[in-house]
Amino acid sequence: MEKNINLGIFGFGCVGQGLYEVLNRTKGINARIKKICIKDPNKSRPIDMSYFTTDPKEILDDPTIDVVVELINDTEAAYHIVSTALRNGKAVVSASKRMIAENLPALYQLQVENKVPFLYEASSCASIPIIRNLEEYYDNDLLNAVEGICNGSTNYILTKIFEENLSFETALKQAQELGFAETDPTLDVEGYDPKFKIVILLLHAFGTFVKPEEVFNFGINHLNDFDIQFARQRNCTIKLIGNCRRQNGSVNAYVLPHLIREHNLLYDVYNEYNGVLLESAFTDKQFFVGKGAGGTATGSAVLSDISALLYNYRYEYKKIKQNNQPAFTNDVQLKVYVRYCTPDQVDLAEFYNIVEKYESPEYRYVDGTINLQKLNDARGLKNKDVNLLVLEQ
Ligand SMILES: NC(=O)C1=CN([C@@H]2O[C@H](COP(=O)(O)OP(=O)(O)OC[C@H]3O[C@@H](n4cnc5c(N)ncnc54)[C@H](OP(=O)(O)O)[C@@H]3O)[C@@H](O)[C@H]2O)C=CC1
Ligand SMILES: N[C@@H](CC=O)C(=O)O
Repeated sequence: MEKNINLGIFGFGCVGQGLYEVLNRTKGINARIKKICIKDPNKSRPIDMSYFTTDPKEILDDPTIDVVVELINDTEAAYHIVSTALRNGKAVVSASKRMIAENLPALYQLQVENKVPFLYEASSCASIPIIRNLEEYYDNDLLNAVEGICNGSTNYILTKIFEENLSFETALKQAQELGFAETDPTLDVEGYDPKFKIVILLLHAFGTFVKPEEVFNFGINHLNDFDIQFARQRNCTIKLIGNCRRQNGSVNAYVLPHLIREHNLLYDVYNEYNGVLLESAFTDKQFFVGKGAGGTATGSAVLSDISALLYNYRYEYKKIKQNNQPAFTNDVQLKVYVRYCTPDQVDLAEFYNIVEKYESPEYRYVDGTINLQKLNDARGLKNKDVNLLVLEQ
C-alpha cells in the first residue's frame, strides 16, 4: 500500500538540485522535501532558504523524516550520515559510490541489524537501472560477466578527443563544468570512480565482497597522440571499461582502457552515456545504455529509489545468501598494448608472450599477453611515459 513520505536530503549540488527538479516535475510520487542539510551556510541557493540547515541532527533526529537521501561529496561524512540514519531506523537512499564501495560489508550488516532498506541505484552508472536488474532479474548463477563504460566523465573526454579532436584538458574542463566529474577529477581520469562502481556491481552480480584496493584500475590520463593514432589506424576507438567476470569458479575484475572495434556495442556509447553489457549462460549478451552522469539523470535514479521505498522495496542480496559466491582473483591473462619510451620502463620478461614489438626514436610498444596480477604489481605503469590498452581478447 502506498504511503506519504518526508525526505531529509544531504547535499544540494549537482545531484541534489537534479533530484529537486525531477521531484518537482514528477506527478504522483507522494514524497515531500522537509529539510536539506548543506555544508556552506553562506552559499546562495536557487530555492527558499527555509529548506536549508547545516545541522545534520535536524534531519537525523527528526522522527517525522522517513527517508534520508545522502548526496554529498565527502566520503567520511557520508558514511557517518548513512550509518547514523540506518541505526536511527530510517530508510536511506545514496548516490555516493566511493563511500558505498569502501564500506559495503558494514553497510550490509547495518541493514540486516536495523531491518531498514538502503538503496543506491544512482551510485552505479547513474540512470541505468543496473543494480535492481542484477538483484531481481539475474537472480541465479547463470550470469557470467558484467562489463562496460561506468564513468561518464572519461567517456565524455574520450568522445571529444576521438570525435572532435579536442585536447584532453579542454574536454576534462567541459566535463567538470557540466557537473559530470567528481570534486577530485583524478578519481575519474585515473579509473577509481568506475572501480567503485564495479565493486558494487560485483556484489550484486556474484555475491562477492571485494575491497576497492584489491581491484586494479588504470585510467586515461597517460593517453597521448601516439596511442590515439594507434587506435585510429586500426579503425578503433578507446573506451575506459570496467569488467567483472566469473571464470573457472572465481571472479576477476579490473578497470582499464580498451581498444574498441566498430562492431562492439560499446563503440557507439558517446559523451556522458554509460553502457553495460551482461553475459549469461543462455542469453549471450544483453546491453543497457543510458546517461551515466549529470544532475537530472542521476536525480531520476535517486527518485526511482525513493519511489521504490514507497512500495517497501529493499535489496535482498540473494546471491550473498546463496552461499556459492566465487572467490576473487587477479590471476587472469589479458592481451594488452603497452607503450613506453625507454627500455627500462617496462619489464618484457613479465609477458607470457609478445606478438608484436615496435621501436622508433620517440616511442616503443609491445602487444602481448600478461597476467593481471603482474600489471597490478608493475611499478613502471606509474610513469606517465607508459600507457596501457587492453586489446580485444
Ligand atoms: N555528479 C554526478 O553526475 C554524479 C554524482 N554522484 C555522487 O553523488 C554525490 C554528490 O555529487 P555532486 O552533487 O556531483 O557533488 P557537488 O559537489 O555538486 O555537491 C556536493 C554537495 O554536498 C554538500 N556537502 C558536502 N559535505 C557536506 C556535509 N558534511 N554535510 C552536508 N552537506 C555537505 C555540499 O554543500 P555546499 O552546497 O554547502 O557546498 C554540496 O551541496 C557524490 O558522492 C558523487 O560521487 C553519483 C552519480 C552521478
Ligand atoms: N564522476 C562520475 C559521476 C557519476 O557517477 C562520472 O563521471 O561517471
